[in-house]
Amino acid sequence: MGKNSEAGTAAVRVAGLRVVRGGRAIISGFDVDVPAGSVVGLLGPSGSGKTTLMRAIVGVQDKVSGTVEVLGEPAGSAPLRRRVGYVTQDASVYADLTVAQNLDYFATLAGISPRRRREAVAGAVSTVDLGGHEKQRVRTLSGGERSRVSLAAALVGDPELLVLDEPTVGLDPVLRRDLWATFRQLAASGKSLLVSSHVMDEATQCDRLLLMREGGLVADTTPAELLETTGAPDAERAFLALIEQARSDARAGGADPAAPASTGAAPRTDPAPAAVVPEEEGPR
Ligand SMILES: Nc1ncnc2c1ncn2[C@@H]1O[C@H](COP(=O)(O)OP(=O)(O)OP(=O)(O)O)[C@@H](O)[C@H]1O
Repeated sequence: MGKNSEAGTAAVRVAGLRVVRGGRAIISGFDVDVPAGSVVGLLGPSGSGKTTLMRAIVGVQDKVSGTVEVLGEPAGSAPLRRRVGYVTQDASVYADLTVAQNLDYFATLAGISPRRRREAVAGAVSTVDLGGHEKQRVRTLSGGERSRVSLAAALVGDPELLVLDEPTVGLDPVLRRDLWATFRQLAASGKSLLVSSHVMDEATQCDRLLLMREGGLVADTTPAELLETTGAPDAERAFLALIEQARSDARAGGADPAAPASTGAAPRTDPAPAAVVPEEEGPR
């Protein structure tokens, strides 16, 4: 089993990805690499396919074809269960259990030995800054606290890849800043993070940015490149400029909405890995 935690290698390789939902191709001809040991931001208008891409990467999406390789293994395969943490937009913890009980449960699922579990739970609580809430039932927590319990549940197994779907929604600016500092620390310790967001100032904290529109990749770039190539004064206006450009390219005809724009976009040059995720009818 290949472990791809060194910087410079790909934590995720996606090639020729196509995903059908509700009888419609939501993602079509999508190619991208997520480098290991970095924070990659996944940005795009509502409905552009960010969650669908993340679901394909963690292996819970059906009707997926093409190649999705995660940490050297086919997406969703058994060896990845403990190596990938996924936080959805919906609360994924048990409301009638306390914070500590939830985390203990997720630590057990992650295969952490009873001897190490207490330490793992304490570490996750501290990472998301929920000290003092350990014995509180999740149903009595605030919305922001609840979403941090979900994040802690994903962290408690110490996964190599974290896939986080809009983890900062509903958090105040101080918590958002602290959470992004945590993401940076996790990447510095060798973890790979794919984080979707609507908040453009968060984009500047990423090592790389993937901009999606209508199920295609508009740009695979860095925050600095994004500003430089668009000439925009901030990430929000740069993003809008790229989306507008992609729209007018599509209107002009002939443009493949799934093809990255030349502005800061890095086309893939490496050969596609061999693992192929077959189309499936049910969630894995
Ligand atoms: N089960 C489904 N059946 C049919 N269409 C679906 C289904 N799930 C998602 N879609 C459609 O797929 C598209 C992409 O949805 P997705 O949730 O991936 O977008 P997103 O970029 O994550 O959006 P948001 O930022 O609003 O969360 C949307 O047009 C959505 O309506």
